[in-house]
Amino acid sequence: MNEAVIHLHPAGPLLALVGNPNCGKTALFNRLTGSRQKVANYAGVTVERKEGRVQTPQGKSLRLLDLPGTYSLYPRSPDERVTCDVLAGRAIGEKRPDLVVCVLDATNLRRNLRLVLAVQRMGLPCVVALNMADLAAKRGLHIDTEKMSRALGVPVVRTVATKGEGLDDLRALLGQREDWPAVPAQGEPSTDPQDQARVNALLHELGLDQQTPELPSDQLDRFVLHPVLGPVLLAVLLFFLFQAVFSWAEPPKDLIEASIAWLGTEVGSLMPEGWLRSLVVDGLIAGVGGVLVFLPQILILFFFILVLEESGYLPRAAFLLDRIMGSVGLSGRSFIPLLSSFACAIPGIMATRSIANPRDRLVTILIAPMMTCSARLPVYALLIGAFVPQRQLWGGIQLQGLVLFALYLAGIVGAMAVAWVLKRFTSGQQTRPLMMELPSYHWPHPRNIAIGLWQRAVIFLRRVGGIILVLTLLLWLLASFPGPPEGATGPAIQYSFAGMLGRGLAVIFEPIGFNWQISLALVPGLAAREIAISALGTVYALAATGEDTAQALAPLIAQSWGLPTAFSLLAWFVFAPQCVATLAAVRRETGGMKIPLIMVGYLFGLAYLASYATFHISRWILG
Ligand SMILES: Nc1nc2c(ncn2[C@@H]2O[C@H](COP(=O)(O)OP(=O)(O)OP(=O)(O)O)[C@@H](O)[C@H]2O)c(=O)[nH]1
Ligand SMILES: [Mg+2]
Repeated sequence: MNEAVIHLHPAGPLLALVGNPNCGKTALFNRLTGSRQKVANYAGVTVERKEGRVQTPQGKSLRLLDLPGTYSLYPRSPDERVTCDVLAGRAIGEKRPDLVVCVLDATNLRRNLRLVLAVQRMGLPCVVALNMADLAAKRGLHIDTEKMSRALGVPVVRTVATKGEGLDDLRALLGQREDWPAVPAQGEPSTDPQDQARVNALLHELGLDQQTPELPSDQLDRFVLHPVLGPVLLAVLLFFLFQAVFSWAEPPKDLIEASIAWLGTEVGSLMPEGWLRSLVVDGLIAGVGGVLVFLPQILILFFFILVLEESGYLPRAAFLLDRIMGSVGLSGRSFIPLLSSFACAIPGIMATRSIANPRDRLVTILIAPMMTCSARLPVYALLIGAFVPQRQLWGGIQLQGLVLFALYLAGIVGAMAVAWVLKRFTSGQQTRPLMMELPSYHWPHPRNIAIGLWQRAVIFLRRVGGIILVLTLLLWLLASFPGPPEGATGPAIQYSFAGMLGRGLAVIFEPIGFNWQISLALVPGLAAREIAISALGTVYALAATGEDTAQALAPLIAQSWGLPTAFSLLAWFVFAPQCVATLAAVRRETGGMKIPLIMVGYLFGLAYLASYATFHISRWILG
């Protein structure tokens, strides 16, 4: 079919999904539009509006918006404001929605229904998707959708977003514009108590106003949220996670390592001696291959994060840590953004939009980069693999996993300390007690976990094949030219641009124990932390003479660095703001250069201090 007209402004009706946090809007959106937006079992996952298209059985294609969840239409945090602005028609470049799809969590109608009334009061026509119908049925709640539809004066469709139930009915309803309810008259502005009274009357009419029985989730929570057992469980879970990152990854890691080494030797023997061989073997295979080795460890880490996210455990962890966070002046609200930062600081910084208090939000943004993002994992894993012996401690605990755990902990403790200091120097209202909802537990869907892991693998491989590849090749270029002068004795890299740059930087980094190779690797590492590894791989491959070029990086650095240098570099990576993309995100979120500059300054300062102390203390201890 040929498109004769190009629409600059998307025509046709605009639909918006609106509902309380965690009621399944994004799950529904993904099903309806075929998108893959993030779904997780806690409130505040979606913080931006996302757009997609729904195909209706009538053959129409409608625009659909997924919005952040909100409890009311009086916004309290930046993410809720997004939703309110869209509904009021205040969003820039967007018309007011023609139809609101109110998504309700059928297990909590008392709270969810209020939003339907609020939407109607804004004069927006709406239809209701009664989602989580499976959970409601499991709890013995029988909801008469006909009756509910009559009482509300709008169509009601029963849905189970995770299984796709009821979606055909919903699609059919959306495609039938004649069936959309008329724009409700904007009556007297009613008050919240009035709305609540109406909701209560409605629930009574539907026979749903009796007490709900205690749920399995509540029983489990008596253990999970127990003041003593709860934190113990959390510690055990995290501990197990870091152990697994090392012990489970061993076989696939060895396999990838061996394949890369084999490839290096094969390709090296096939190609004639010369710059092209050096580019492929020293630049491409030694550099980029060195990063690829860490894919299994990244996937194991994300496997755990995804399972925790889907199960509904995360907000409980936030609840448990609320007291600790409170003592440094942060609310439990900061927990989810900080936790997301373990994947990458950028989504973490975006997730701070769900924090209502501006001061808390700023402090959370400032400390988010100290949470150990997944780009640091390869660096840690390389250094631990090279320097920490594979020893079993008591109870089968692996020393390597323990060190990794300590590094993650160092970032967290550092972040809490900074938050505490910032609290003393900034004024702000008292942090309010955490009002966070605890969703019911779900079994994680294997399919969702698989999709999540796949997405992570793609992100990592894109980085490896994109920015890491490009910068590694650039470094190879700088490290290979200009060639050595006549009669030179040392490896060629010493006379190259990179060699000069590295030696210049080494002046700054010598006091913290870095040699010129490390100093040089830190420069491209600013673009993405893992590049430090590929850069070291390339630099060492080029600096090596003769036979040992195809050697793996870990034993090479184990031979040439002292333990204090390795520890110092680890400390550097805990704190240093080695990521330009994060700074760009901070600039976007805070609307200026001031905060990113403060962040770079204090993090570099902290990194230098930490490395300096680590280097000298460990040198002193090790004699
Ligand atoms: N059992 C069941 N689970 C569901 C259903 N719909 C969504 N879920 C799960 O509920 C959780 C929340 O889903 P999301 O789609 O992220 O919720 P949301 O409304 O977009 O949440 P926010 O973006 O935080 O406002 C996820 O764990 C989903 O897998 C459903 O109909 N039945
Ligand atoms: Mg969502």
